[in-house]
Amino acid sequence: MDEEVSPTLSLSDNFPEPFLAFLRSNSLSLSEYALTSPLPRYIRLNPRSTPRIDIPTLALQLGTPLTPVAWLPPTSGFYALAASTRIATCPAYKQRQIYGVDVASGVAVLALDVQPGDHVLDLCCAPGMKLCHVADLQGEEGTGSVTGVDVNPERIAVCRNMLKKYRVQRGRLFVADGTTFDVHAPSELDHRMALRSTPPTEPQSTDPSSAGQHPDGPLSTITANDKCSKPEATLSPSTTSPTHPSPHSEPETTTTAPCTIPAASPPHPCSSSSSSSCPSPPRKKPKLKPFHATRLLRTDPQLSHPAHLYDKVLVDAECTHDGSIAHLVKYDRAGWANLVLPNKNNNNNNNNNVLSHLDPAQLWTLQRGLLANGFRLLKPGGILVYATCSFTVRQNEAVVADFLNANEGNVVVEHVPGAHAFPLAKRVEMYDGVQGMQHVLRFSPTASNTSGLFIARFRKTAAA
Ligand SMILES: C[S@@+](CC[C@H](N)C(=O)[O-])C[C@H]1O[C@@H](n2cnc3c(N)ncnc32)[C@H](O)[C@@H]1O
Repeated sequence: MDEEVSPTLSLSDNFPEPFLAFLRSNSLSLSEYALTSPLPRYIRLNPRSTPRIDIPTLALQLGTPLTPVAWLPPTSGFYALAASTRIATCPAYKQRQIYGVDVASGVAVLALDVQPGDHVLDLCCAPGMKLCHVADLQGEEGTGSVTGVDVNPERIAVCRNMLKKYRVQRGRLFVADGTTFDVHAPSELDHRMALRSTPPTEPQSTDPSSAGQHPDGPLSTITANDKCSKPEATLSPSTTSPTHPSPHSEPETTTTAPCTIPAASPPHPCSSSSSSSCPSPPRKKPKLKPFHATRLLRTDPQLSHPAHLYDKVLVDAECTHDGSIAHLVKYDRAGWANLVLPNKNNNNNNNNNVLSHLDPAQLWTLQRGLLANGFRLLKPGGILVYATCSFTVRQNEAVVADFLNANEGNVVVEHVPGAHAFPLAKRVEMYDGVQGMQHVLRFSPTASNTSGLFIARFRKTAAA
């Protein structure tokens, strides 16, 4: 059975006391959740699917009229559906002609202004809805790439299936900590070479007995926080199911197939010319085995070359998910027993709760770390988008203010094109010493008829 959610009007009636206390302590009002009509569901058409489905046929399949999202360009492919629509059982969904995804999530990707040749990094990528959107914007013919990073191997396995389902070709996935991830974009040189080369011929095994194995060896994670250690830990999730949905995305339901495709094994970090403090280990040829990548991404010799930074970076940060209606509805349905409050003593890293498993200070450090590292890996002139599905100022404007302060002179917050037409929530003027800021976007159920999402778009103005 699929796990689709349709928001109800009485959602906030059932909030348990710990969640209410969380809202109070962040000066968040219950009125944020006071819907006067059920939130619509949203789909996005897959522009890379062949054949493309026409709207009347899709409406028939879904059993509901499709309303284009009027405040986005028609080319965005977003449509609103009745709240009760079931998407995952629709043939067009099964045949990858559509995605089920909240439209506010789409805005976070559109804010990156992805071009066909861009190399795009997504530092918190799982389950991969936004990665797919980036790939769709790059198109089939582009020379760009998508690189996805997530610390959670189970969620990366879900992401893998998502990329596989939607046939994202120029993509890499890494199980790594986004705060220290250090693999650069693929090089232009290899792109030119790859355009002349034949497609990879190695078979992708479907034999469950080889699950988790790659023809070149076992799957590996990156030990990004120890620059001098070798890649460690074998990752071989042979069967995975999502522990919870992306707060911004349609829950993925087709993830129980054996996982036979490798995650990435990075080059040894010490092989990078920038790593002068490491003792010299035997020099090894960098070996990268990303999932679902063409040869150019597997064999690129310049993975850590300082010149190969990313054109665009998305930091869709881990957060308390308090603005994610999909999360809240799920907990409302399944019971709130698993809600875990931010708590210093709770080291639960299964990312399986509404509020974060991290205490607020850890979360603050994580979000700032992700933003700082994303910015480090961004080209001068490039765009970075920071997003959370929290309503709290602490995880949004405060993180942004701290980041701007630390990078003064090297970064500006930019207007998101088209934002004047967006149905946004009111800007925060001042909270707990943090001043509201221009250009950042706050989507909320009551103002936008979407799930809650904070979005800030930055441009790197100098080589920071
Ligand atoms: C909001 S979700 C990302 C949703 C995703 N961008 C999408 O659109 O499908 C946040 C993700 O951050 C991941 N995460 C948490 N801590 C991280 C870290 N230190 N480095 C990388 N990813 C992390 C979580 O596992 C989770 O999958």
